[in-house]
Amino acid sequence: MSSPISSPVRTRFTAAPENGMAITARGLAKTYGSTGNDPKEALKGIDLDIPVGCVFGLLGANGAGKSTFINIMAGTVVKSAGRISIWGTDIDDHPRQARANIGIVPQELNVDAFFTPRETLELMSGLFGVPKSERRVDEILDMVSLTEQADFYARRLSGGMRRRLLVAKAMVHSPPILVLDEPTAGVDVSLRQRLWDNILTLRDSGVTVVLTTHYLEEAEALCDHVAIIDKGNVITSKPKHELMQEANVKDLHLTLTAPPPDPLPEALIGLGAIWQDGTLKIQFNPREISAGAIISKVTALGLEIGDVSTQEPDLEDVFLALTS
Ligand SMILES: Nc1ncnc2c1ncn2[C@@H]1O[C@H](COP(=O)(O)OP(=O)(O)OP(=O)(O)O)[C@@H](O)[C@H]1O
Repeated sequence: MSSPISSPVRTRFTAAPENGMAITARGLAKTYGSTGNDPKEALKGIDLDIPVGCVFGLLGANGAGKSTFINIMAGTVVKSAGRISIWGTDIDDHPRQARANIGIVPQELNVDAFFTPRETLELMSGLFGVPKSERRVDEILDMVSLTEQADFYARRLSGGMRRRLLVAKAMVHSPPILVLDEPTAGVDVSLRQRLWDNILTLRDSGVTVVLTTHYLEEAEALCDHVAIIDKGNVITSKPKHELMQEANVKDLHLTLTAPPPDPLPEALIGLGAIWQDGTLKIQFNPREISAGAIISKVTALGLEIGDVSTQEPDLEDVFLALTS
């Protein structure tokens, strides 16, 4: 459970920062074990701007530095250099207010088994100093679809319900920013969909949602803006649609009326074609060659095309292209 906040901090949304950024990091660095023999640079002086009101995906392979970034904001890891401002409050200047501006949902399902969701939220509200008249326990339970289970002991809740309870706990003090660390790790497909719906509802109610995820499909479905962290550096941070447009890779699938020669003619190998599952598959960069030009080359070899389909790149293609 989070540590109590002994004197009041603002617990209502204050106006969004003038620069339109919910979180701003400049030159943020963290080196673990800097005094030992084997220091580990987890964050190498990153700059990152997280716009107000979006679902922001922080993507990266294991060990990229995502949790370090979150833990610096949570106050559980001390940065080595740089600055970070949360909803306009610098964490060095006003650490308690900066932390009150954010709700962090951890990865582990650590709920208090002997409290009901309602009791848990009342308790958390008290710890954050939210006056009784301003508490939003029922509203939050409803937002995370736990109204029916409000008075169940938490030990009776399923994994997905526990995760939603953690989201609710992080919201009791009405932070304008919610950070979710791997929100759907280990949950089944139908629960994942419900959690995604909850996240979008939160975004639509004005909360800025930052999430880390390993599931590129999840980032593709949910995020308005995506940053990719690799080995402690931010290698890109863009609105998702811009990132996808820059991917410069498309797949062309051609069904042929008869199999091509085996091995494939040099002209097809030169195009990067492979024959797989009865389909000629060619990945190409639309800025370098058009699908029409590829089709002309294939028919010039005397191959007859029965069907044609093209596929846009997905986030996985983009991620692999940028991090490999
Ligand atoms: N307390 C620590 N002491 C030493 N090294 C650490 C510590 N915590 C993290 N690291 C190292 O820092 C790097 C970044 O770790 P971090 O946990 O931030 O990555 P991550 O992107 O969150 O990975 P994951 O997706 O696995 O959670 C890794 O190489 C990790 O081994």
